[in-house]
Amino acid sequence: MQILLIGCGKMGGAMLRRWLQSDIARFTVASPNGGSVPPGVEHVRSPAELGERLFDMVLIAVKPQMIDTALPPYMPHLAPDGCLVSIAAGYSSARITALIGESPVIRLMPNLPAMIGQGVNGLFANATCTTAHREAATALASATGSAIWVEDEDQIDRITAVAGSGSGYVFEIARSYVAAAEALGFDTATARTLVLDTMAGAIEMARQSDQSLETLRKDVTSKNGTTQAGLEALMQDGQLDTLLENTTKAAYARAIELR
Ligand SMILES: NC(=O)C1=CN([C@@H]2O[C@H](COP(=O)(O)OP(=O)(O)OC[C@H]3O[C@@H](n4cnc5c(N)ncnc54)[C@H](OP(=O)(O)O)[C@@H]3O)[C@@H](O)[C@H]2O)C=CC1
Ligand SMILES: O=C(O)[C@@H]1CCC=N1
Repeated sequence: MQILLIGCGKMGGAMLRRWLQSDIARFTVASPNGGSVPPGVEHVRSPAELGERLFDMVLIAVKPQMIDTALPPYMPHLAPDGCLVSIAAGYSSARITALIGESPVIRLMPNLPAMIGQGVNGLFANATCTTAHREAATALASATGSAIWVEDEDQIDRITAVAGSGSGYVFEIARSYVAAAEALGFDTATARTLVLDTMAGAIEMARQSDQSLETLRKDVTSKNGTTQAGLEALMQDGQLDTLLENTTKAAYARAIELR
């Protein structure tokens, strides 16, 4: 399979690096500067450099605000039986077909841990997509992590709010937690190790467990012990629940604005 990747920044580049570890497809990157195109990958700066070449898939990985200008010039290079895949937040499949004409469109919402094969991918295909298009997209997504197909496109914007943006929330929560460890007197490197190893261990334990998260939390919490004291501060007045609910709702609202 030949794939034209338009845009190779933080997200497109992370996925490409993962894909290059297998023989999943051959890639050509199209972008104006090409600063982060991995060595050995063909790079073009304009459609003219592609001549008459056709690709089985065109994968658009630019900011949603750039799609209107970046995508149409490359569409003549999509093979007649190929499909367009977009990883952009919000920008709907209907808006894409309004821009490029009726064609098979898949929205794939990844997240940054795709870089290490631990991404989460939401997938939606419009009615024009074939089984072969869906299978190709599943293979690409699965090479970077998990793949969850949805039949209602709105679910992609909800997945964006939870998982697509979610690694950003996790990094910020970890940053704040590290700062709290530093405030208890640890140097930055030790605080980072303590926090990230604690988070990774707890999350991996939860993944391997069939217990509820609440049960696991209770397993750590001795009556009148240290965890209870800490959790009373963390959970006071339901502020943590409110904060995280507001966080995901704000991201979902922004995805709707970007449709
Ligand atoms: N970052 C993330 O965690 C996630 C991002 N996404 C989505 O991925 C998309 C890309 O985001 P991200 O990687 O963070 O953004 P970046 O800014 O890191 O990358 C954008 C890329 O677009 C390229 N580009 C800009 N203009 C054009 C153009 N006219 N033609 C071709 N390429 C162009 C840039 O090329 P050059 O480098 O040559 O200037 C760059 O490679 C967005 O739509 C976002 O919603 C989805 C999930 C997670
Ligand atoms: O912040 C954004 O809009 C993109 C989409 C999900 C993660 N980054």
